Amino acid sequence: MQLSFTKMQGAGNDFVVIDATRQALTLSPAQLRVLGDRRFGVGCDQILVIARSSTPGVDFRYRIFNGSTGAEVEHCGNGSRCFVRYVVDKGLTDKHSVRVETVNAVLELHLREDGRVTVDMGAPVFELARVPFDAQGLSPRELNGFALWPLAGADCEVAVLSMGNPHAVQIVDGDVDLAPVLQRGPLVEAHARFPRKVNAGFMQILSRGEVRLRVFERDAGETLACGTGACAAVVAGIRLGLLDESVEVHARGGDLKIEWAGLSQGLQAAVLMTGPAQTVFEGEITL
Ligand SMILES: N[C@@H](CCC[C@H](N)C(=O)O)C(=O)O
Repeated sequence: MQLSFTKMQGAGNDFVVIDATRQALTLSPAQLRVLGDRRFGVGCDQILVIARSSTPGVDFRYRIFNGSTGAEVEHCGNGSRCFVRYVVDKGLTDKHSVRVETVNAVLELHLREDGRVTVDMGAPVFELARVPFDAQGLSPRELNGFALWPLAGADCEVAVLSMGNPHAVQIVDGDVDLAPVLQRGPLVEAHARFPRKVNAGFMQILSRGEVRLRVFERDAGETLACGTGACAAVVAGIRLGLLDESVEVHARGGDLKIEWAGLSQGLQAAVLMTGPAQTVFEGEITL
């Protein structure tokens, strides 16, 4: 099969984007892994497959696959910004505010005048069973009423929440560049207490409105940025009483602004994420 694709990136988190709006397209996990492979294929952190939605009031639906495994995932913050940039640039819509359904949510996205994209990422999920996280027998340390869970074997304590996909966030003392992300990340990612594995975030707090963040993503390794990871880290920091409601997040590949009014407006408040989305190149591949 000959397949056209677009390579995109958002804060250095990179994507192969496939247009399935004109005809139904099913890619096998093996084909997805070739698209994701940086040596034998195109190379990317995630693959986005875009189609029209049949749900009233929703413009598109898109599916997200981790490039290294071909496994489908629930949510991708940086990918959602690239998605809206793609549908506007390709003339698939003339709207700059678009609604898209993912496997478990409907998101609203807005392409701004300055070229950045703001995404309503929905409300964070704190119920441990829905993350999912098995806390049986653990005693958390509480800070400002929010739990930090000890993870035996990974030698750290983490805040646990879902942004549609699972996240475990730890706060590091000192320079996050020196944090043991590549050693501890895989231990957290595959920890038995996370039955669907987890994205492992490492956050250095610079002030109440500014953090540095590295994320060892589930099935992707450390990426240059993780949008849902940024949302999860900031929400955790706000609930722990360490951050204000608007936070600049510096990832290795770029900056994201995360806003959450969860303490003033209730925990069901939506998280807003603003950041860049760019096309890198177009191509064709034989699968
Ligand atoms: N890079 C993404 C997250 C992609 C999915 C993640 N690896 C998972 O398995 O949940 C983002 O920007 O949010």
